[in-house]
Amino acid sequence: MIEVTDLHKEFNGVPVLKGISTSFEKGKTSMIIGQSGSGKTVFLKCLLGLFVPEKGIICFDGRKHTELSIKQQRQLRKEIGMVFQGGALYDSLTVEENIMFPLKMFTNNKPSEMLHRVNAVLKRVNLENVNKKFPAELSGGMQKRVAIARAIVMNPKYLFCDEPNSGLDPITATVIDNLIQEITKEYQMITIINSHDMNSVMEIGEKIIFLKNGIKAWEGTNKDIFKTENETVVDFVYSSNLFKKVREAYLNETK
Ligand SMILES: Nc1ncnc2c1ncn2[C@@H]1O[C@H](COP(=O)(O)OP(=O)(O)OP(=O)(O)O)[C@@H](O)[C@H]1O
Repeated sequence: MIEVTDLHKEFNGVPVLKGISTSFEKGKTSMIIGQSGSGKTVFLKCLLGLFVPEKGIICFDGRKHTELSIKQQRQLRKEIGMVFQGGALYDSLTVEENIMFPLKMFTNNKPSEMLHRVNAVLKRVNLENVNKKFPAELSGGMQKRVAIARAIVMNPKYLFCDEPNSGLDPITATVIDNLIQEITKEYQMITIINSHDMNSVMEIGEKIIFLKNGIKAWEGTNKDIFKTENETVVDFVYSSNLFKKVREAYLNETK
């Protein structure tokens, strides 16, 4: 479990995260939602160790981030897979080299072992025969799969994804969502996804955290979100007519 307690982060005296407390469970896809600028990326970067919070505790399966030695921090970093916004693949490296990158950096595995692992994760994300291709030769959805394959190549305990669906058509976005959820269950990872995509939230948001101006304004599941009367959540999530209608239909069905 990842437990976050009273997390505060500010930049040049301007508070961005204002005392967030929550927790994330193994085998579940949790989603952070909220308007642009609400603090989602900063929150994820605090968890990743890229930003140091001014106050608060982040505890990874009993390991408090404030109490870890440099060696333990490095170990923890190895246990986190990250899918960056836009994929963040290295354009000048092939698919195989991109996915092998963390293995070369963090392990002393033999090249044949590394290649075996690369092929295994490529197969898992349903990509084959693309080892020697460069990212620019792949579609957006394929690039996202490569980014996911790279994120899971070290067999992580924790998977963080920043807008994994950005730039994808709705069908490909759903395929990527389902892939992330399946892998989360299979590897029993703690998966946290920043998202703007309400389809994803409804589809795979086993836990949803709604941030507003750096405060946790609401927390619940994708079932709860249909029923909530919380005005800020309703205004944000149901700003589109389509989702309003879906919600009305759901509420009528469950009356
Ligand atoms: N390195 C930084 N230095 C100063 N301010 C920052 C830094 N990173 C983020 N911020 C500020 O923190 C606030 C929250 O930003 P953040 O990127 O977390 O928002 P977000 O919810 O992820 O938005 P989006 O949905 O647009 O990605 C913004 O006001 C942003 O300007």
